[in-house]
Amino acid sequence: MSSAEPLSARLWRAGEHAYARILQHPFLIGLADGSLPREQFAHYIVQDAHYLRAYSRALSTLSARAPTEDAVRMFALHSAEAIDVERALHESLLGDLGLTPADLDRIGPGPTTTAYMSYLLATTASGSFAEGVAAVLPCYWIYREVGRVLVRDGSPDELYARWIATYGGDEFDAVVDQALALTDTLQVSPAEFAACERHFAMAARYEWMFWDAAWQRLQWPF
Ligand SMILES: Cc1ncc(CO)c(N)n1
Repeated sequence: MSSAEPLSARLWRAGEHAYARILQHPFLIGLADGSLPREQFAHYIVQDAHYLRAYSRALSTLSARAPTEDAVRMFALHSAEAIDVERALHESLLGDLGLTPADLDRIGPGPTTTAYMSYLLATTASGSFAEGVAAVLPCYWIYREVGRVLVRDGSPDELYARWIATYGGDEFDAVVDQALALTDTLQVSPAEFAACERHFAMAARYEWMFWDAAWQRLQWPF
């Protein structure tokens, strides 16, 4: 482990396995080739709307706790952008899927969404600032990498292609670069690095579980 290596690169290794598994997941294969059933995609979009609301709050928490003005500003902007994405993307996609905002509230967050949201909110509130950053980083980074792969392959389905364009585009790319650059300014002790690694791996695994929950249309037992 070289200390000259950027923190983000050292963290990426903790999520590499989850990332490889995500690329092989039938949900993403189906998104890319257009074979994904609408019911699964609708499940994903509903759950992701709930997720993004919590994610935005987690980023606001990091903004409030950030050690520099640049970091306060960056997380505040990204928090607002998460709300904008939730509104723009989900309102249009939800409409096309025949769902209303009332359906969204009625369905509510499922088991995996609740676990992932709770984890991000707890870690950004109660961990060190670096730990909080490590927990949210896979959300940025894995989506960009997934977006890039999907944009390269394209999707024959217009709805799926629209979703892919959000995360495979230049705008999201720049947002992720900002988050990675901020990560690489953080100084962490070996003990704090170990905690950051665990958070990165945990969030990366939740990312896989999030796709899988949509694929299975996972529900609460009662
Ligand atoms: C579950 C999940 N993770 C990350 C992103 C990207 O912000 C998203 N929209 N949803």
